Amino acid sequence: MLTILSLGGSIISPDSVDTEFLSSFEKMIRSYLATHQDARLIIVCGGGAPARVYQQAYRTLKSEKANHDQMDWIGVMATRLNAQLVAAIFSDLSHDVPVVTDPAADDITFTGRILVAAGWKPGFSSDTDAVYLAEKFGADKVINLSNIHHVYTADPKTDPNAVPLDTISWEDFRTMIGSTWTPGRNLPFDPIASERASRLGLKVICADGRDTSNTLAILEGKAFNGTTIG
Ligand SMILES: Nc1ncnc2c1ncn2[C@@H]1O[C@H](COP(=O)(O)OP(=O)(O)OP(=O)(O)O)[C@@H](O)[C@H]1O
Ligand SMILES: O=c1ccn([C@@H]2O[C@H](COP(=O)(O)O)[C@@H](O)[C@H]2O)c(=O)[nH]1
Repeated sequence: MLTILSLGGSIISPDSVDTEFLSSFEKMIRSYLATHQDARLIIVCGGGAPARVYQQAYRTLKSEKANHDQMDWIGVMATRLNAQLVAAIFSDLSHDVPVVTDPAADDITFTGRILVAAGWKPGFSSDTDAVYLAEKFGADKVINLSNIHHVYTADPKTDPNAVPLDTISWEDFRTMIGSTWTPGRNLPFDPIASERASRLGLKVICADGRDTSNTLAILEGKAFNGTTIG
């Protein structure tokens, strides 16, 4: 059984690399794979603090001349840095296969139990790369691990009246987040990924990845704390 995990940069590197989280994530993943011999995982890494810090530096230096594509490429490189760290942690389980940087490529080698992927090209976030990989490998869902335990009716960081949701349709989710991509935007799942996932009939489970026992429950098909989109 193959599962796609979209591992948010906000939990890999909220300000600097969260080694305590990565250690507990590694233990949980190793234990899951040891007890489920048929299980395989694709882990798609986000950019987190390095993406935001370097994108902000570019914006400060260029102000209104800042270009979206350049901003996205900076973010892509941050996702690749985080992914290289995650790939190094799991190198024995991935058979040292290089980090995937083109999820649409026809020659992706996946011989181990884990494949690690990173950002591809401008125009979307690593959520979209996760959707491409789900499509390529025939997965029916993406587990999207971030720093929020639910999708809310609005951004809970800016709207005190936002209410957490257990489920939401693609139609309602896409109405809420809009359809425009902005580099570095903080969203539970990006608009381009959402359009593609909705078209494919994929389900996306959004949960707080820092709660590794909750992630294990999702992987094992048990009751969990989070939001199912679609
Ligand atoms: N309707 C919403 N429900 C929940 N969170 C929302 C909503 N709208 C915006 N957000 C924001 O989205 C954030 C999660 O997205 P963010 O991009 O920070 O996470 P990530 O994908 O883990 O990190 P990265 O983008 O660095 O990989 C939340 O912390 C929250 O502030
Ligand atoms: O395929 C991709 C992936 C990422 N980006 C850019 O990087 C940042 C950080 O990625 P997250 O997945 O949001 O952590 C993102 O905001 C984009 O600017 C990209 O262009 N293409």
